[in-house]
Amino acid sequence: MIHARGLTRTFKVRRESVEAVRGIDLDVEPGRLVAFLGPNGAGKSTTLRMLTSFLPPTSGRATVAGHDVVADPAAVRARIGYVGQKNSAGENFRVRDELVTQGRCYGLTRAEAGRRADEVLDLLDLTPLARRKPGTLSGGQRRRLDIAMGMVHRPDLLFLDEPSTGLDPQSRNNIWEHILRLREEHGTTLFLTTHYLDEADSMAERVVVIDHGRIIADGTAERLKSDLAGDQITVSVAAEDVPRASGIAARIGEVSSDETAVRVRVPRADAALPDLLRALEDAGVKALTAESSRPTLDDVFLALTGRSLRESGQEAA
Ligand SMILES: Nc1ncnc2c1ncn2[C@@H]1O[C@H](COP(=O)(O)OP(=O)(O)OP(=O)(O)O)[C@@H](O)[C@H]1O
Repeated sequence: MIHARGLTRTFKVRRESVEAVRGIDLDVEPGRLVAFLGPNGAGKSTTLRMLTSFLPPTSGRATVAGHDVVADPAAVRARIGYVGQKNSAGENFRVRDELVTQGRCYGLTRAEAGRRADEVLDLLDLTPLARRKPGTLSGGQRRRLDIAMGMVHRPDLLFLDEPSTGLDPQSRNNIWEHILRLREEHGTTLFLTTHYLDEADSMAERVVVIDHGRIIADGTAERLKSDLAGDQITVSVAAEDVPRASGIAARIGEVSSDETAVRVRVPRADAALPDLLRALEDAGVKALTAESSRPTLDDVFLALTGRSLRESGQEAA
């Protein structure tokens, strides 16, 4: 559904050039749900704009929904939907009329556009709001309307740029229910960016991480976490035992410590924790408490770049 090779984009700002995207290779199979993650300025929106044919690449090639984004942008746009960060519906018409107008823009007849508008209203639970003006909708309802606008022409592939940003937790969950429903009922391929690492972790079957215009990780969230970050074991010990405990823990993984606790990263804590406790006991070090925790996608980013994705995002925001 998406095939990109060596995709780059450089912007000229006065005499400087900004290399926003520096050579992306990407293949996405039909029906997948892919989350595209990265800190502010990493190149996510620029990549999305190239894949949706709105921005020509500086070099490289991409075929999206079977068509080349440079040679045949009209064919790409006819087969994809794009839900950007800004609202896509206007303020003048009622919700259903906005959808019908959108359908007409995609070349549907008035009757087809009406039928399709009713279908997407139903799909996104907007039917009771069909006669309202977009400006009167809540943030979550408005976002559902944006998604409906991107779906009117029945695209095989939907790009969503931060679909849940700025919504309260309940509306975020609701948006996700609808996104997952699109996929289940229509097999739509979904490629979305998000700042919410927990969403990418629990919802997407594939996570692609971009930093400084390059893809630095690509896989299932589970795979990335176990391969790149690993579980963390934390054992608290008496202050005088910290150096010895650190030495023992260093045999099984990368160690950090403070005055009363030793932390070690291991591929699987359930396998490593009993062995570590036994080794400490054999050395006469008493473990006061011991616990293990699964890594997050932020730990993956930290392991790859030495920076926290959360902090990188906030710094640049
Ligand atoms: N039109 C433009 N002109 C000049 N520089 C640009 C332009 N668009 C993007 N950039 C620069 O390209 C880099 C990548 O920007 P991009 O918007 O793709 O990042 P992003 O990952 O989508 O960030 P965010 O999470 O903040 O939306 C940034 O350094 C940005 O300032």
